[in-house]
Amino acid sequence: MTTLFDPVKFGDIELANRIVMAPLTRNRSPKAIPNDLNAAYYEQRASAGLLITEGTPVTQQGQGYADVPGLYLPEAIAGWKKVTDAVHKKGGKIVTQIWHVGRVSHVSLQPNGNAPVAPSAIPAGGKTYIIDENGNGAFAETSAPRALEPGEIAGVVADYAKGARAAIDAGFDGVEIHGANGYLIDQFLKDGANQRTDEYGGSIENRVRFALEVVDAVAKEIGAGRVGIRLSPVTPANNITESQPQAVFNHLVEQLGSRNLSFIHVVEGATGGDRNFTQGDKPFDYHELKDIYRKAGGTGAWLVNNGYDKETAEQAVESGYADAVAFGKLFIANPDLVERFQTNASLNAPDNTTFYGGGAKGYTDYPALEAVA
Ligand SMILES: C=C(C(=O)O)c1ccccc1
Repeated sequence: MTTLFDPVKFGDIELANRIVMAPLTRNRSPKAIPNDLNAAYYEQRASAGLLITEGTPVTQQGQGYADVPGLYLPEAIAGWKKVTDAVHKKGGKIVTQIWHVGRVSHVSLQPNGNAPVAPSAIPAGGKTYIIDENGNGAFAETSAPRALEPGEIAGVVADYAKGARAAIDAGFDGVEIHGANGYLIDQFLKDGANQRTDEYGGSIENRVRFALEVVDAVAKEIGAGRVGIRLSPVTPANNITESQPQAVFNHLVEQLGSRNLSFIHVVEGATGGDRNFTQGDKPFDYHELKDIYRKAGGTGAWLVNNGYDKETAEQAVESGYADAVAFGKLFIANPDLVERFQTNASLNAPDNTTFYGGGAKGYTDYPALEAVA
């Protein structure tokens, strides 16, 4: 019987166990450059089967929050090298989540103070995190986006491929394409944000086109066996909505089935919230989604996330439904989560007042077991 502690292959990436660190934005990379503190944070968690870094914008246009690390400055690549070297020295495996926020941004973060871009000129609403004129972190309403011109889309697709190449140059074992949580790819997928009338909008086939073009460009650049994608069929994150999520995502994974990807990462329910949250006219069937992917020839690992604990994660893997499980908050507070699961040790509780921004407090100061012994 397969357990969480058995090795598993994510395409070309071999994991020592099936306990994955989920991507977690922490806003601790001023000027979008990864730093020594970031390296220490990921190194502490290197015993995970796989680390997926926080979202990493592929361009400044794709940046939506202050102090998140990017992949578009030479200094950032050097900074990420510190991270990947530190993790690899501990025998860990790490991929970065390549990201374009689309409409979830603010003009102060955009090149030349431009409007953010999106499939359609429909504001996200909600707030983002910026550095104000006094140099202080502050929350601000997201800025109204403009619709991408048809002639611009190929360039944005190419930006993801360039970001993936930069990730490999920085020493990552691969990338996760951020296709979830109401960001650009999710905005194209879902009818609440995509009301285009060209080949990227309207029908489900048209609305998945951008996601597939990004997947194909990234896979061509670095090899499909090093490419995963994160999806969140029914999340309400960033006010994203879809009237027929099952139909959209069944079609998407059916198309992904022939692309030999490393892994498919699925957020079940509302990201960081209610696992039973759903959109559309019926509860979302995640087992159906996986079955369609496999029937379409999909061999990528099936990675599940959102609200799992050790017991439910063990059930998901032992049943054969999931190949691995991603943990967010538990990895924030427990750098040695794998050992704690293996030894049934108690778990540190995460402090949500230090999730975003700041320094070592609530970031690299959570104690490991040996520190407590
Ligand atoms: C990258 C994020 C996501 O995927 O939701 C994110 C961004 C800001 C805060 C929390 C999470």
